[in-house]
Amino acid sequence: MKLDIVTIFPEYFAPLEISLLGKARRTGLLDVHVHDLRGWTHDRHRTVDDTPYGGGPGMVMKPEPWGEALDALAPPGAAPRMIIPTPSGRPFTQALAAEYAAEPWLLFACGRYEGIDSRVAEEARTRMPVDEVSLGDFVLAGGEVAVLVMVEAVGRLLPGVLGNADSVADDSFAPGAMESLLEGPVYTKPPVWRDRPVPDVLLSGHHGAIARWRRDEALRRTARHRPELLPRLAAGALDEHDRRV
Ligand SMILES: CN1CCCC[C@@H]1Cn1ccc2ccc(-c3n[nH]c(N)c3C#N)cc21
Repeated sequence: MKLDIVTIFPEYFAPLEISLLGKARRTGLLDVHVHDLRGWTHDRHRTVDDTPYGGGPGMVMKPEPWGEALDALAPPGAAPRMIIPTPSGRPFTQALAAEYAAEPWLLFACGRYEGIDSRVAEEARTRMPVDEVSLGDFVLAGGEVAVLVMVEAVGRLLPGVLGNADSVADDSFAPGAMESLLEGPVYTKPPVWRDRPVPDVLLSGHHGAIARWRRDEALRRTARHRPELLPRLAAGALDEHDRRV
């Protein structure tokens, strides 16, 4: 997979050199290119922003540098899927991460200030798919951190990036029987720590009992932290066992 990232803060993406994604880059699974938007400015101050039409606070990112960047990175005949992080976007979910992981080429546009002139996305849509995506109902200062999150969520789904393929299948929100459940608690050695024992069932070696316990704990945690993920719980559609959790 090829990833282009356009930003005025390229140094934000130094973390992509380390850990799993760093290894994916070194082994060729990920081909990541970070571009400084100011490379497509032509004035002495390398200006990327200006005051908003119609007034209001802050500054807006000028369309010209973005237009030239997209012309250079995605010339006619070559079309990445463009992803623009914005608080007003569609929610970024595990399902969307999986969709992106199947794409051969993604181009992330990191906005700053009050955002990117809206004509940039409008013009880009004439030649490539453009998604405006939000990480959640909170406000960041720019798109860079959102892109780091998305690149990690997508990169870890690529075959060969994670050592243990099973850990993707067990993810919260991954398709399958536990799809809408949160992960339950996890434990490792020692068996007792500060007088706190690991639950006996996990030491029992009874795989069926362990699987049932894990589902019960996932149901309990989901009902506590994200009841909206369990509409069936409210509708009473869960079976007798699940209800006893
Ligand atoms: C604060 N400032 C004025 C109000 C509008 C946003 C702006 C800051 N800002 C500029 C570019 C940009 C991109 C993403 C996000 C963002 N915030 N929260 C999310 N879930 C985000 C995503 N994904 C914020 C951004």
